[in-house]
Amino acid sequence: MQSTQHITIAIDGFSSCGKSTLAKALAKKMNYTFIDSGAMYRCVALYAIQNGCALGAHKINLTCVVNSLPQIHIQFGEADELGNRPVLLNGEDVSHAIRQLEVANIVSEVAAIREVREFLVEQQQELGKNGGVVMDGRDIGTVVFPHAELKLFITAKPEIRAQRRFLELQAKGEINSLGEILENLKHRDRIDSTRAISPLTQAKDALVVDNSEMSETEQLEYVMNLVKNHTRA
Ligand SMILES: Nc1ncnc2c1ncn2[C@@H]1O[C@H](COP(=O)(O)OP(=O)(O)OP(=O)(O)O)[C@@H](O)[C@H]1O
Ligand SMILES: Nc1ccn([C@@H]2O[C@H](COP(=O)(O)O)[C@@H](O)[C@H]2O)c(=O)n1
Repeated sequence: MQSTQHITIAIDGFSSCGKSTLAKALAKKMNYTFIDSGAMYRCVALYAIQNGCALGAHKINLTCVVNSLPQIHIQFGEADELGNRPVLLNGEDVSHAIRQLEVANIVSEVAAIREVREFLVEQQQELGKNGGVVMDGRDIGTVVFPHAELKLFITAKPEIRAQRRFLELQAKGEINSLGEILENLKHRDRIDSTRAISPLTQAKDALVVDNSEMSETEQLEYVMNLVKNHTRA
């Protein structure tokens, strides 16, 4: 059996389909490092909002965002017992702030900017250079780690994804309508899949997992079996 100690696991897929939940649980189980690349794009989007580069839902001042990049410093803190890693933007914990719908409403526009992608992809490659990492996002198996030993492409029905996100935000006391959330998911999927640079696509060698009918525990079990089969010599 090939050692699973230092492989790279790339998880890509649509918005809110459970990529981070899976990546976090997998990393915890395998004692790997979990990196949520989407959180990094969300940090740039949050910084853009805080510094006047956002012009309303789905609208940004591109030059303003690009000029901000040298001022943006993103770090991940140590994982807690659940595997959650605090996200630090210029030293401040923004783990909660980056999940707000206001950020989600411009993040795909921010992520479509070439300079933003170059800025973050370089950092993601550095963070994962030693392997033993589970990174989730949109271009991990295609661009960030095209040689990852295991690539997963996660999907679930849009209505199910929206409902899950709705419940998550509701539990945090954030009141958004289900329709608004569904619209945001569809919008992000469309922008992410059609942008010119590094669009969301399934890597040729990715294994597809539709978790519409799976619980979080079931999806982890299912993927752990894939990991075992995949790494068996
Ligand atoms: N298999 C599942 N069954 C039920 N709920 C799930 C499942 N997987 C994830 N969830 C829940 O769905 C929500 C979205 O999951 P998560 O944040 O992991 O998705 P994501 O793909 O990383 O999202 P995004 O791309 O928007 O960051 C969370 O509330 C999570 O707890
Ligand atoms: N590798 C990635 C990761 C994310 N994005 C963009 O960021 C948005 C937010 O990501 P979440 O995973 O937190 O939902 C996402 O909609 C993409 O626009 C990306 O481009 N590449």
